[in-house]
Amino acid sequence: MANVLLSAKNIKIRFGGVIAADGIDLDVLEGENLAIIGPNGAGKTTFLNISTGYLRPQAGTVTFLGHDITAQLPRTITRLGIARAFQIPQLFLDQTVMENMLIAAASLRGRPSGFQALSLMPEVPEMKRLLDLVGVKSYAERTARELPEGQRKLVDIALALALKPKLLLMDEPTSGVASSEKLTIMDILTTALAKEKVTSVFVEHDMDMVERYANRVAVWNVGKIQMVGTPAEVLADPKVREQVIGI
Ligand SMILES: Nc1ncnc2c1ncn2[C@@H]1O[C@H](COP(=O)(O)OP(=O)(O)OP(=O)(O)O)[C@@H](O)[C@H]1O
Repeated sequence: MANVLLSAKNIKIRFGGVIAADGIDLDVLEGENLAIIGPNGAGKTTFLNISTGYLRPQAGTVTFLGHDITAQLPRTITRLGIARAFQIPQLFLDQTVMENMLIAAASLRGRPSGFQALSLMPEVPEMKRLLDLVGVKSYAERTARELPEGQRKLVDIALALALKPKLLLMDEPTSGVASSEKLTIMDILTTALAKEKVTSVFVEHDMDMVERYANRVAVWNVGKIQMVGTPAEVLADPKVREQVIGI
């Protein structure tokens, strides 16, 4: 059986009258691509925020490789091996793609050891390798602002990989990308994750993406997990079809 990488137990959080997590229990298994689906406001992003230390739950615990990360700072959690990619890529738009990568690599080292030109950092070859892995090496010396949307998403993934994660959490990895490009981006992304041995959890509204790229699916509904199963099991479930997918 696969190892449990991240384990959430009885997570609860409410914002005023809104219950965003109401006893969430979920294990993320090493090597899987787990999709999180559910209606707007169900609490999907809240779960990612709690798992990365951006929100502290009012009850429950999250453990990652045996460490209790419930009350840890985001940067501590990143160093333990959880990275995050966002719906809107978090890039320094006026820096080049390579500079963005090197800034991410420098953040992993902790305290900077005095001034050092980014271009002289020992991580340059590794950052080139990661840009090549996601097919954007030719953009290395262009500013992030110049990148088309799809390439920005890929650079955001390379940035997350620069943090050497064991687990990557993603909020709608292909949102805002033309539908003709979605499959290409997801193919590149899942191939890169498999090659780097990175487990992933991704929030997704597009059921085609879920069917193609998830090994397992967790269905969120009003702060609770309604069902966990394979894409085929989940997408065939009448309640899920009616309440989540809307058919
Ligand atoms: N920091 C916050 N302060 C107040 N309310 C919040 C906060 N974060 C989330 N909420 C509320 O909690 C509920 C769950 O939000 P969340 O963003 O987790 O849902 P979601 O399932 O990711 O939705 P979507 O698919 O629309 O992104 C929503 O009603 C949201 O407005």
